[in-house]
Order: sequence, then structure tokens, then C-alpha cells
Amino acid sequence: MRIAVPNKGRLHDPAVELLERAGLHIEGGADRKLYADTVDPDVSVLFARAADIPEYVADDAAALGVTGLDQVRESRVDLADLLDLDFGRCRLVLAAPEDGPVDSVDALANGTVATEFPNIAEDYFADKPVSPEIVEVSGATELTPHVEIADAIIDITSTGTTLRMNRLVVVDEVLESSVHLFADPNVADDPKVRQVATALESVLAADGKRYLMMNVPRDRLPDAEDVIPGMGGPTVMDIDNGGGEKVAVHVVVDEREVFETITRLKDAGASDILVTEIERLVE
Ligand SMILES: Nc1ncnc2c1ncn2[C@@H]1O[C@H](COP(=O)(O)OP(=O)(O)OP(=O)(O)O)[C@@H](O)[C@H]1O
Ligand SMILES: O=P(O)(O)OC[C@H]1O[C@H](OP(=O)(O)OP(=O)(O)O)[C@H](O)[C@@H]1O
Ligand SMILES: [Mg+2]
Repeated sequence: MRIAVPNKGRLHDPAVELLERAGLHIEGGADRKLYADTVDPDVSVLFARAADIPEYVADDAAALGVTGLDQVRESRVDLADLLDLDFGRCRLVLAAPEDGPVDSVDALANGTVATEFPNIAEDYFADKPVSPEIVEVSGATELTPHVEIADAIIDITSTGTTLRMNRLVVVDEVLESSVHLFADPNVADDPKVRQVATALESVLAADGKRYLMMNVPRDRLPDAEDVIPGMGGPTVMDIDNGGGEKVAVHVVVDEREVFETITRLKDAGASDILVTEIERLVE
């Protein structure tokens, strides 16, 4: 089974890192390759442009694809959306010069909109009362309103820096995007596809979580349990050589809650508190 992954650009490194963390180690590294095996003999990786990945998955060149939701919308292929992988987060927006006449969608009645995403633009205007001319460009879209090529643009923004630098302001939001795991709808329920999706999901589930281990006097256990914000109940175990007066308590907590939880656990009589990272969490 093949997974299509961005070959370069900002999505490449986080995509490869996620596969590695999920246990799908890429043999020989991912640099400048078109194709690679993984430690799993049934799973290989195809490196392709983020924009081409939807087609590759739709055409069966790969069963799975890791790419931006924007790319899938733009390509208009019908894929199963298995998982939000929580990186490459950005917004596609309609934007126009800050001191210009376009302050709403309606102001574009006879206008021109430049974009790298002509299909998304067309779909966006399909249910609007105006239908401006769409001009496809292949980059530096933010420049076009300043050289009389367009009145507005539909482009990606994340920090907003590029828009600001080009004195453009957001007129409307078109699409929220992030990188997802997509599958060919015909194989979305295939056991191997499910296995890979679960492995990636387990990495995301472990993100920002910590594993706490501690000893607690048996008679203080209720106090300790009261201050534990963990998911589900804690795991409580007898300690073999503890003479019965202490128990071991293990729990998963959000990393933001670790500091306060430790302070409160100590007040509840806990000792020998260990905090460790979690690689994967299969729920
Ligand atoms: N500024 C951004 N912040 C977050 N995600 C982004 C940003 N720009 C693009 N993306 C996401 O990354 C995808 C790929 O973007 P793009 O094709 O521009 O590649 P790139 O990583 O910018 O490399 P290059 O433009 O140099 O080829 C986009 O479709 C979008 O999903
Ligand atoms: O809101 P910001 O944080 O400024 O990000 C938005 C910019 O990021 C992307 O460009 P990229 O850096 O990928 O350059 P590119 O035009 O070469 O693709 C996108 O096309 C925007 O221009
Ligand atoms: Mg780019």
C-alpha cells in the first residue's frame, strides 16, 4: 500500500516526522526521493507535490494521501477524509487593498480576482450574487492588486504577515484548511488503511499529553484521585515490597496541567512523582 506525501515545501518535514512517530520509519531517509520503503513491508511512500497528491489518490497511484484540504478542494476529486493531522493550518481568504474600493464581496460585481485556486474561487462565487472574472496565477498573488491585474485575491494566509506587507485586508473567509489524511473511497475501510490511520491518530492523541507515575499512601488515595484531572480514572497498582501502605498510581494528563497537578498531588501525600512523554496513545 502506498502513501503519497509532499516531496518538499513546508508540508514535507512535518508529514515525514508524523509517519516516523507513528512507527512508519522511512528506509534510507526521505531526502530528495520520489519513492521509499518503510519498515512495514506492506507500506511504501510516494513523494509528490502537495497539489498533485489528490489526483494520485483518486487515480489509485496511492491508497492514502497526506496533503492540505485546500488542495483536495481545488482538485475537486472525491476522497474519504480520514483524519485532521493538525499541521499546515491556514485560511484561504478573499482580500483586497486596504484603502481601495473593495470592502465587501458585492463590490466585486464587475471585478477581477487573482488566485492560485481558480476552482475554489469559482465554487466560492457560485453562491454569491456577483461573479467576477477569475484570473489564475502561479504565485506572488498578493502583488496582483497593485499592478492592475486584479481588484482582489483569494489566497492563503496564516500569520497575516504577507497580507499586511502588501497592504491587503481580509474581505471574507473562503476556506479553513489544514493537512488531512485522505484515502481513495474504495479502500477507506481496508484493514491496512485503518491500521495506518489508527497509528497516525495515536501520535496526535499523545501530543501535549504526559504520563505521571507516583506512589501514594493507600489511605490518601481518595485525596490524590480528587486532584487528578486525567483522562478516565487513574491506574492504581499494589507495590510488591511496599508492605501494603503505598500504592503506585499512573495517569495521563494534559501537559498544561502537569505543573499544578504535581503541586496538588504532593499536598495529597504523593511521592516519587515521575513525568514522562508519551509516544502514542491508542484509545
Ligand atoms: N503560510 C502557510 N501556513 C500554513 N500552511 C500553509 C501556508 N502556505 C501554504 N500552506 C499549506 O501548504 C500547502 C502547500 O503549499 P505550497 O504548495 O505553497 O507549498 P510550500 O510548502 O509553500 O512550498 P513552495 O511554495 O515553496 O513550493 C498549501 O496548499 C496549504 O495547505
Ligand atoms: O500569513 P502568512 O504567514 O504571511 O503566510 C501566507 C503566505 O504563505 C504562503 O506563501 P509561501 O511562504 O508558501 O510562499 P510561496 O508564495 O512561494 O508559496 C502563502 O501563499 C502566502 O503568501
Ligand atoms: Mg507556498
